[in-house]
Amino acid sequence: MEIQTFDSIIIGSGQAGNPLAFFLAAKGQNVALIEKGKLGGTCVNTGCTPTKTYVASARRAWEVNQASELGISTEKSLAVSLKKIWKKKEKIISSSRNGIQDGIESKDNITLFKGVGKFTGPREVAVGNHRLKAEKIYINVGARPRIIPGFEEVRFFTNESILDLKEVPQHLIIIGGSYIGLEFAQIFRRFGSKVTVCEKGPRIIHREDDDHSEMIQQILEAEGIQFELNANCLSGKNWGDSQVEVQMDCGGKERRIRGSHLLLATGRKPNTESLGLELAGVHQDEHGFISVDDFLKTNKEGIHALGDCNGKGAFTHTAYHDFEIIKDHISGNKKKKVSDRILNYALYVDPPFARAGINKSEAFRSSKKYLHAEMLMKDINRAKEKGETRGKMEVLVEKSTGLIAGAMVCGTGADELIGIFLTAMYGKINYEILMNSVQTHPTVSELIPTLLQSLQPLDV
Ligand SMILES: Cc1cc2nc3c(=O)[nH]c(=O)nc-3n(C[C@H](O)[C@H](O)[C@H](O)COP(=O)(O)OP(=O)(O)OC[C@H]3O[C@@H](n4cnc5c(N)ncnc54)[C@H](O)[C@@H]3O)c2cc1C
Ligand SMILES: NC(=O)c1ccc[n+]([C@@H]2O[C@H](COP(=O)([O-])OP(=O)(O)OC[C@H]3O[C@@H](n4cnc5c(N)ncnc54)[C@H](O)[C@@H]3O)[C@@H](O)[C@H]2O)c1
Repeated sequence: MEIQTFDSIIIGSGQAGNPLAFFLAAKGQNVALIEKGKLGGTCVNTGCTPTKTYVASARRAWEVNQASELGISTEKSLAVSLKKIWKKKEKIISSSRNGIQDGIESKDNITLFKGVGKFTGPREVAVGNHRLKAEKIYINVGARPRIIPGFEEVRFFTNESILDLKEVPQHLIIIGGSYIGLEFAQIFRRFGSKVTVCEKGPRIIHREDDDHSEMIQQILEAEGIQFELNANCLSGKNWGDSQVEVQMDCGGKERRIRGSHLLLATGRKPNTESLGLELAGVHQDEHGFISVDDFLKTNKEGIHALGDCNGKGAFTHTAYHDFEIIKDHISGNKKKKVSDRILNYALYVDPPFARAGINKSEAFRSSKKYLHAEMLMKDINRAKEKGETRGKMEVLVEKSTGLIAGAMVCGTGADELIGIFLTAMYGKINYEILMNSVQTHPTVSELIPTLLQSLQPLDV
């Protein structure tokens, strides 16, 4: 088999791989892009875009249900067509995929190989019958759902397959009370399903502060979502043609619940086992994440790993930033690095929960001293006017420097509002600058200065 030589090989058309392919091609490189599934990876096909499209439909259903609170009544009862929602989602994601496909086709110097890429040596990758060689190889293989043992024989869905349902489940059982589980829980509850979330830990979203776990659980319970906590799900079995049963260990007591559909939202695994990394001599950690330095270099010269598969981030914005780091390096600036990133993300339940930097638990564990302030959404006029008074806004300031160390916002517009704190954090500005700013009325953000005026030492 003849070896085809490229300047660069990219394995995986994800959130880092695609922009990198276009950047390298624009620099005049001859690029091989390998993709085993759909162009665009998780975010476009089975992650952010489709879920947030569903979140929007679920929100509209909720608004219709709540309309009377704002003095609006509707004659007809609510009808949800998952078929139509699915079609809308397909339209949006296929347009993104087509954009990538068109971009690739318009470049003579990007060759797309459809299939599974596998290293055959430090500079060589096989895909189907092709053997490719390059001095630079970029791995952007992402992650996939982690399937817990005991569920091999039962009909289950993952974040990928559940997005193909055309009928709303009658009773959806979700294993995993974290980001994926909770977003789907609210989506399907608002579409009309009965929803039970089973979480083996004592609280949901265990990476967040206790009070945030509790607050979001209460918000979701108020919409009718049921929670089974301390529920270690051990196995599942099919119950006839239309039911599934989950067996749980709840603090030593066995419990079984039955539903019509089962979603496993039990974490993600990097797609690294079948990459042949051992043939390239590339090191991984004990969880299968590819080990990289601050500039995304693996232990092998010329091989970099970007996105979810390097374990340095698990978000689209972190994968894209990985691309920015490589771009910065190739362009000769060599300034951008992973450790410059400030942790930030949003959990897209409604109201959303967004976070930047450290939370209270981390502040307590730190040797530094922090100031803290919080304000409830029910005390903010704009939230009252909107009829969306659930949630709160919190901020942490490092006492010795006056720099904002963290912010957590749960409430209307939190996913956008967090950007104000994040910008102040990246700008390393003293909190007083933000405290003395005049924000637009009437907004939730206009209360950020007032929030900062109420800073107090964080009590242990
Ligand atoms: C349900 C869900 C919702 C999410 N929501 C959000 C959100 O709201 N905001 C956010 O920031 N993040 C969200 N994420 C996370 C986000 O989707 C990922 O962090 C992001 O897609 C990671 O991008 P990536 O480039 O690392 O990999 P991916 O986008 O996963 O792309 C990797 C690509 O590599 C391909 N591949 C794998 N192995 C091989 C191989 N051997 N050969 C060839 N190709 C291969 C895969 O098929 C895939 O196309 C969500 C994830 C899920 C599952
Ligand atoms: N809005 C966003 O940015 C967003 C949304 C969804 C997903 N994501 C990404 O996807 C990643 C994965 O999310 P996730 O929610 O699947 O994983 P996760 O690792 O955050 O949570 C998995 C949950 O499943 C529970 N669990 C595991 N085994 C169990 C068992 N046997 N019985 C009961 N519970 C069990 C765990 O205790 C944990 O709470 C996130 O880290 C995030 O990066 C991001």
